[in-house]
Amino acid sequence: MALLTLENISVAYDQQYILKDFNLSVEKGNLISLLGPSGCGKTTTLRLIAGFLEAKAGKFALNGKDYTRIPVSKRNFGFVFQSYALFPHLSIYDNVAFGLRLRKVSGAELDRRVRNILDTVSLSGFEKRYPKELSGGQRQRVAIARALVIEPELLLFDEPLSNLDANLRINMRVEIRRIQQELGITTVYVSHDQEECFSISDQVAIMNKGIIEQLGAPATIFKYPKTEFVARFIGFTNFIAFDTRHDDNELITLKVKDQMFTVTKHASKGEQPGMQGAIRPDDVVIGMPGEIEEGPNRLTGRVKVSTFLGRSYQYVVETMLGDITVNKEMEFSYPSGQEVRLLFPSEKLVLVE
Ligand SMILES: Nc1ncnc2c1ncn2[C@@H]1O[C@H](COP(=O)(O)OP(=O)(O)OP(=O)(O)O)[C@@H](O)[C@H]1O
Repeated sequence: MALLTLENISVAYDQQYILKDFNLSVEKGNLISLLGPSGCGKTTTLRLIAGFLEAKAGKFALNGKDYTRIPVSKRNFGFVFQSYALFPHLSIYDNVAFGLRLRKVSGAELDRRVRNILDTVSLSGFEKRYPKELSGGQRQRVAIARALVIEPELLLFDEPLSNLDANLRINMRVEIRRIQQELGITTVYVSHDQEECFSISDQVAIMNKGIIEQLGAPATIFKYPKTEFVARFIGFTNFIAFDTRHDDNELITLKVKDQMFTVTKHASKGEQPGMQGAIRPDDVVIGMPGEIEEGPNRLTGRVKVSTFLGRSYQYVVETMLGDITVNKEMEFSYPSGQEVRLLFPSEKLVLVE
C-alpha cells in the first residue's frame, strides 16, 4: 500500500483552479520529485500536503489514515524551505532542538536526538554557533537536521538548493539523498532543476498546469516521454507528425509524405501511444549524403544555421518535414547551405501523444 495518497484533490485561488482532480501516490521510503515549469502547481501540492493550505475537494491520506482536515500542528512532517528559515537569535543546537521542545521532549532524550542528527548531517562541533556564522551549505544542513530531528513521517523539500552555488548544490543533493535513504524517510521534493530531480529521485512526476503529465522512474521518463509536453520539457526538440501507423511484433512503421520511419518496440516502453515521433538533437545522426545511404528513417536537407557549442556543433537543418535540430561533435562545421542527410535511429525515436 502506498504510504501517501492524494485523491482527486482540487485547490483554487479566487475561483481559479490550480490543482484539479490531482492524484498522486508515493511508496514508503521513496523520494518523489515534482518537476515542471514555473506556476504548474508544485509548491501548491507541497503546501497542501504540509497542511498550510486546504483542499476544496478530494482526500489526502497517510498510511491509510485520512489527513485532509488534520491541522499543521498535528502533522508530524519535516519541511525544508529554499530560504532555510533558521532562527537567527538561536544557536545551531537550539535551532535543531526547537521542534523537539515544542513536542515536549527534554533532558537527555532531547540532547541525544539533537547530537545524533547533527552528526548525521556532518555538523557535530557546530552546536554553539549561530546561523550567521555558517556557510550557505551548512545552514541548509541545519535546516535539514531541524526537519529530521522530529522523526517526521514525511519530509517535504521546496527548492532547498536554489540559493546555493552550483558545486555546493551537487554536493548537497548527494547528501540529501544519502540521509533520506539512510533514514528511509518518505520524501516529496520540489524543484525546477531537472538534473537535480532526476539524480536524487526514485520517482519523478512531471507536472503541467495542475496535473501530472507523467509519473515514473527517472530513467524511464528520460528515455520514453509519453506526451509532447514531457518530451519538450526534457530536451526532445524534434517532432515529426505522421499520417499512418502500423504496429508489428517488433517494429512500428509510420509514414508521412511517402517517407517511411520505423520505431523499435520495447516491452519496457509500454504502449507507445501517439502519432508523433520525437527525438533529441544528440540522437539524430548527421552526415554528407554519401556517408549516409538512402533508406527509411532518413531525410535529406540543408544546413540553415550552425552554432558552435564548445564540445559540439548544433545545426538547424531544413527538411521537407520542417526544421530539425542536430548536435554533433566534430572538428569542422558544415557551412550554411550544405546538403546533408539525417538518420533517425529506430531505437532513439519515441512516439508521443
Ligand atoms: N496565494 C495565492 N493566491 C493566488 N494565486 C496563487 C497563490 N499562490 C499561488 N498562486 C498561483 O498558483 C499557481 C501555482 O503556483 P505554485 O507556487 O504552486 O507554482 P510552482 O509550480 O511551485 O511554481 P514555481 O516553480 O514558480 O515556484 C500560480 O499560477 C500562482 O500564481
